[in-house]
Amino acid sequence: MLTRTDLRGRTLTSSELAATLPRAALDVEAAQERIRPILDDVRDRGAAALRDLAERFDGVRPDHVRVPAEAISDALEHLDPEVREALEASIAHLRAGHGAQLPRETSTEIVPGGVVRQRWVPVQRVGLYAPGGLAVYPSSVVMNAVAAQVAGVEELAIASPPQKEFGGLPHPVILAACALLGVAEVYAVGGAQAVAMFAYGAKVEDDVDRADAAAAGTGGVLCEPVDVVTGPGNVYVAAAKRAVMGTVGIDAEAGTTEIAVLADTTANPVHVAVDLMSQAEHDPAAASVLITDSPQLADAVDAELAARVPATRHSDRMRTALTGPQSGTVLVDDVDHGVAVANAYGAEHLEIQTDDASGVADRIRNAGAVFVGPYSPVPLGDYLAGSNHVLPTGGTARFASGLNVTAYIRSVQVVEYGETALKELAAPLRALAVSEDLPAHAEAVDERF
Ligand SMILES: NC(=O)c1ccc[n+]([C@@H]2O[C@H](COP(=O)([O-])OP(=O)(O)OC[C@H]3O[C@@H](n4cnc5c(N)ncnc54)[C@H](O)[C@@H]3O)[C@@H](O)[C@H]2O)c1
Ligand SMILES: N[C@H](CO)Cc1c[nH]c[nH+]1
Ligand SMILES: [Zn+2]
Repeated sequence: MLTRTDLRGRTLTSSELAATLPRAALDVEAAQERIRPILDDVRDRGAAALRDLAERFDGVRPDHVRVPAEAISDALEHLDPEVREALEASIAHLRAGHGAQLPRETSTEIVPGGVVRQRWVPVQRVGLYAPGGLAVYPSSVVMNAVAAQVAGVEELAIASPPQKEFGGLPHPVILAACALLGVAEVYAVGGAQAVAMFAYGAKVEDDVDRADAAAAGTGGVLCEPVDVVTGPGNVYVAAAKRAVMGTVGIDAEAGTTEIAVLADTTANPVHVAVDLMSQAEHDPAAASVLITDSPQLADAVDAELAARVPATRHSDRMRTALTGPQSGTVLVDDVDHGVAVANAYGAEHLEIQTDDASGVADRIRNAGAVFVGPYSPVPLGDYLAGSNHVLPTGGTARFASGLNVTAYIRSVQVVEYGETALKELAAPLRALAVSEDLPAHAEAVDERF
């Protein structure tokens, strides 16, 4: 089922490797062209554009773009207790994992009487996206909101697509997750338009919006712009985040899901197959890549896929994902070669199913998250491991991180020198200022003495 790329006996540079490895047909750059008119429309027409776009892409025109408080509390009241318990466990695990990420403030005496502190300051307001197209993602509400709350952000707004089945509101489990996390500002807005709403803000359209804004105390504005937009989504969401970066901060481009599995003969082909399938379930454009030095394992995985895919709930979507140009098996000479290929690919999720999996994992440089050994499958990280599932895709793991508290905080350096400390540095400062032909810089110091 998986197309094979045979790299055995071939020595390629990282960029040659990257060009040879499986990749999606529609990338974030190409999707940007499609979403630009959406961003402009939301900026110009606010809630009126949001309703038109919902009708076009989600098949429903929401009455309430901002979700009323009663809908959120009702959703929690009707939440299945087992799902509630699982969400609470996920929240607790994530709070533990993210609490450990907070950087400490530092204070350094650079010269006697001259101190530089580095403070970490959360942004004021964030917009968090939880997908809701082919599947709905309450788990992404949790991933975003816990990281932002642990970082100390005061204002959290969440957007998720309106669901036709639920009268144009986001899915009730999304709303229940918001309630569990104490997030009251929730919008029935999906895709690129949600990112635009967060980046530019959105004005009200009608009396329903005016009443919702009045209830929320935001006057004529439906949604105020945020400082940072985070969260996962399909290629259009990722493209919109790339487009607004600079107007607001973003986390990584957490687009269409990818899994790579680096496996040798010690791997269980059933584990490999079911893990590849788990992520192919997300999207017909999802990528599942097996990197192995064992043609026998590749054959066994193919046999498992052939038997299992037709029997699974989302078999059409999964088959499209597994047979698309973004998925495949890459045959390598040995595990060392596999590590080089995995680093060139830079998967969102990389599983290591080899002998000495921990040692191999330590040699991975480029991956959104690494899952080590037979009992750390990606779905564990999707829901309950305590790690964040909002992760960089499309090879951006080369430079971007998975969502963590630092997406919502900035360092501010605070400079506090006394008179003697400044006087001591006046001469070298003058020398540097004059060397740059900026003498007023030196005069600003000299004038004090
Ligand atoms: N990388 C990560 O961290 C991560 C985590 C979870 C999920 N994901 C990915 O999130 C995605 C969820 O996708 P989804 O579609 O189910 O939900 P989604 O909420 O991301 O996207 C749905 C929205 O896409 C927009 N859209 C659909 N077709 C469009 C088009 N032709 N042009 C412009 N906009 C269009 C619509 O506005 C719709 O509301 C999947 O690809 C999944 O793999 C990634
Ligand atoms: N695998 C996804 C990240 O790409 C996250 C997720 C949420 N729900 C299930 N899976
Ligand atoms: Zn998943």
